[in-house]
Amino acid sequence: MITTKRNYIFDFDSTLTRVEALDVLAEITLQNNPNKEKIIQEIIDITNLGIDGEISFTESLEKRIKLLNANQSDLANLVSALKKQVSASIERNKEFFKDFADDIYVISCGFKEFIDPIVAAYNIPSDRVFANTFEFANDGKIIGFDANNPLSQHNGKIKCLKDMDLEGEIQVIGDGYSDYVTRKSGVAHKFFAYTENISRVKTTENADHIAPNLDEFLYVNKLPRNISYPKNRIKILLLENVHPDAFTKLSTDGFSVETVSRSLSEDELIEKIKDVHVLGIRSKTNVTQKVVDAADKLMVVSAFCIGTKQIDLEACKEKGIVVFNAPYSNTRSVVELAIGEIIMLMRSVFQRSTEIHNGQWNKTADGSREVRGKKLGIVGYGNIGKQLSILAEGLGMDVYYYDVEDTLALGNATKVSKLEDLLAISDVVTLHIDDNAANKNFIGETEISQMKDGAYLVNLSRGFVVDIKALAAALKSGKLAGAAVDVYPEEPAKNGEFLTELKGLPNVILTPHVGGSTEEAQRDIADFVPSKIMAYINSGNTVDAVNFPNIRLPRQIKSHRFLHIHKNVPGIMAKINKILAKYDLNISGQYLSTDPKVGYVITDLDKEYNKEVIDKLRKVEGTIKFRVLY
Ligand SMILES: NC(=O)C1=CN([C@@H]2O[C@H](COP(=O)(O)OP(=O)(O)OC[C@H]3O[C@@H](n4cnc5c(N)ncnc54)[C@H](O)[C@@H]3O)[C@@H](O)[C@H]2O)C=CC1
Ligand SMILES: O=C(O)CCC(=O)C(=O)O
Repeated sequence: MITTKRNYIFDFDSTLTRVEALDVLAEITLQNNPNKEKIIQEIIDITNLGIDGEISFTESLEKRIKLLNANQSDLANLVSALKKQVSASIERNKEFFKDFADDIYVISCGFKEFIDPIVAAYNIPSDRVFANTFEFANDGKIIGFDANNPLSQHNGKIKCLKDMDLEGEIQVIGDGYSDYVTRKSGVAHKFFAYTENISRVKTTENADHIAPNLDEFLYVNKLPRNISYPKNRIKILLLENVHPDAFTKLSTDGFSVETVSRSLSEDELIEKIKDVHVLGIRSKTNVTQKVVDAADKLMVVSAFCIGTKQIDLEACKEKGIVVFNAPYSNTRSVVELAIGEIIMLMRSVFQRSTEIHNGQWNKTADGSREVRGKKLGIVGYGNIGKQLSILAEGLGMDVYYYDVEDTLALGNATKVSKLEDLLAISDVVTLHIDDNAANKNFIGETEISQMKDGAYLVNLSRGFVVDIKALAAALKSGKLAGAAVDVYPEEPAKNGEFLTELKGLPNVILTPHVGGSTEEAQRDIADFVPSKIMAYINSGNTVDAVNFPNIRLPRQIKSHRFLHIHKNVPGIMAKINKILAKYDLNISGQYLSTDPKVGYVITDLDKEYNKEVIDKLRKVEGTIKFRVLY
């Protein structure tokens, strides 16, 4: 097999470093100048005009050097500032610069005085750096540049590359005009638009390939890299108006994130899910068996809420898809709304308010009562139920609760062992049971008839838990004095028209499933859930997964990590370990967690091993998913 020699030509400013060096120099030289901001903006504008090819490069350089008013003595400060500004993915792939030193050059329209010391740390010696040089006055002032250097002229990189007369393929990696014209002119064979620090439309339009970081460049070229898979290749789809912090957090970590403000229907999701690695939803998107069947790349489904009923957890598990949720982030928000609604209902506040809106003054104490001393019946004494119990007691209510599980009573709350007993004594019944299907029509005609006459019902759990027809009838007949409902058997996918049988009934508070919709809760969810996603994708941790064996892994230090998800069938671990033994791997740790259906085994090993083992592990019968992390 004949392998062509490749030459990798790196631009410096905004590619190897995150910044334009002359902009940084301006910050240094102009720090005490009262017109600093104005001059810096002028320099940035001139730089951009040059990069985009709007003015000649020589002209841009002359103008900037004049405005800079710099001295040789400023260069040491510039170099130490630039050392801290090396692009993140360049820094993490230092080994590439060492291992491929013979193939790497820097060609820059910047200056060797600051480029040489930065790239020396990346194994690139001065004779492989092609750049301009400054001209100094006797007092050290920078007064110009070497006008004979082709790199001080328009299209200088083309000339420079021609003069170098390199053998083999030439790949140019850069962020601006001077880089992509090398490809256009034919002197370079491939141009990679490097967008880690800045993405310019003209540059990306003229690229053979867009590289959001060096990982992508190395991946495309099948070169060794410090990260197993470029994160920009991992697609995350966030539906249902998930808080923007989630987008920021995940895209800052390097993932490609798309957001859609509404939920998607099953058909829409089936179409969209094909390329998606991580799906983020709230309560309105159903991840059905059919969706899972179509989701060949899907690794994670994350519910940016508490409930996970909308997700086929078993189907996900059987396909090796890990599901996370946010079990506590909106708990307090639901509790505060419940408390507020209980008070509003018992004071008929919405009725009084509606009357005034309709131009009617109706000052009355009839049917208006304090909550103090009243009996609150909490059904479902979980996270929300317990927190509500504490706050309600603080308001002076007598708290009773009913739960199928034997849970500890907080404060002075009293456990009631039969639902009908709780219904019979409560002035207000509030529902906080979970979203499992068995809870359908949990409160129907019979249960309502067991409630006290004139009691109130609050439902902030799930719509299907209450038989809406029976509730409407009880409100109309006066059996119940009022209700607060946040959740409905059928909820629309997006904001717009919505009709319910409860519409127009007096003393009924209707809200559009906003129990958990507070800024605090959504922000907290947007922090919590992405952390779980990142912990799984970046290191394999499944702590807090709702459908998967939970495993907390130690940090992966200078090792490769094999993550093997398989059907939990007899003998499979023996097969995996037989292969690991056959390839004589230097294993530093192995972690296993199983449930009746799947097993999840993680093996940490020394970086040097026969890569054939990967294929062998992938082919073990019963393997669901396998990946390597480093
Ligand atoms: N309206 C909204 O925006 C929000 C609604 N929710 C709903 O609130 C529900 C409760 O949330 P958490 O307290 O965090 O859940 P949780 O899982 O901590 O508590 C649920 C409790 O209900 C109990 N339970 C389940 N079925 C029962 C039954 N038939 N009879 C008696 N007890 C039963 C369980 O044993 C558990 O203790 C969620 O599942 C979700 O459906 C949650 C957050 C926001
Ligand atoms: O606000 C949401 O997205 C749904 C809230 C909810 O019902 C939940 O967290 O289970």
